[in-house]
Amino acid sequence: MDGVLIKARDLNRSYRAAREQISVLHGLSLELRSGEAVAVIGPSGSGKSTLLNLLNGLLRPDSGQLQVFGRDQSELTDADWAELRRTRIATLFQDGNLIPTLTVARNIAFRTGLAGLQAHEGDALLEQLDIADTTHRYPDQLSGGQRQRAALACAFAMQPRLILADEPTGSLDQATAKRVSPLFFDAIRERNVGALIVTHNPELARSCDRILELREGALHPWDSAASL
Ligand SMILES: Nc1ncnc2c1ncn2[C@@H]1O[C@H](COP(=O)(O)OP(=O)(O)OP(=O)(O)O)[C@@H](O)[C@H]1O
Repeated sequence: MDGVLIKARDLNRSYRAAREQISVLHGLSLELRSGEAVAVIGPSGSGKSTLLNLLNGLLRPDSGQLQVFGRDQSELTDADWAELRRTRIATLFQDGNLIPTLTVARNIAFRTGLAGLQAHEGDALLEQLDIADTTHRYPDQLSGGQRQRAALACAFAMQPRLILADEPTGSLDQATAKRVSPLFFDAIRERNVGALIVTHNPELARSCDRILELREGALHPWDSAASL
């Protein structure tokens, strides 16, 4: 598989609304490797969430080729995709996707258990993320920023091979985002995880190996000389 986690060629995806067909992605190509963090920027409505959901199997492309972990999406059943989301692909949505009826500690245990892991190695990460003293609390007893950091800890606890993140620092103030970003990238690089990160945060985007802009339905290399 030579470290290629995602290979997409000429992907197309549209939505059917009442009487119209909305073409969102057309001719989109992407390659993402292990240990690589790629930022995706693009205006509201350009299709960033649609792209993330194609890559985690919650949506299917209309046409084009998509391989994840060397397997062609056309051969993956819904059960195969569910298994990938349980064990290999962590998606971090803006709202944190924690289970509201479980404490932070139980959320983490649940994710590790789902992934079939015995013990989690998340304690150090919880310390580093400065939320070790919140693990007995429920998500609605946390601030937005704490919730987002807990969701990060959960995502890493399942030891994914691929992280798909939608604004992972969106709820953090500037100082906390500055402190959390390096932890995020250290964890990605130490564990050889591939990450696709949708973000409007210029600092986070610049910390990635590459920046791609989603424009007119496809991904384009961002001109590094241009300001974000
Ligand atoms: N289920 C749906 N039915 C019809 N149109 C949809 C649906 N989901 C998304 N769209 C449309 O597809 C386009 C892309 O939406 P998407 O959510 O992928 O964009 P985005 O770049 O993630 O936006 P934002 O930055 O605002 O979250 C938008 O025009 C949106 O209105």
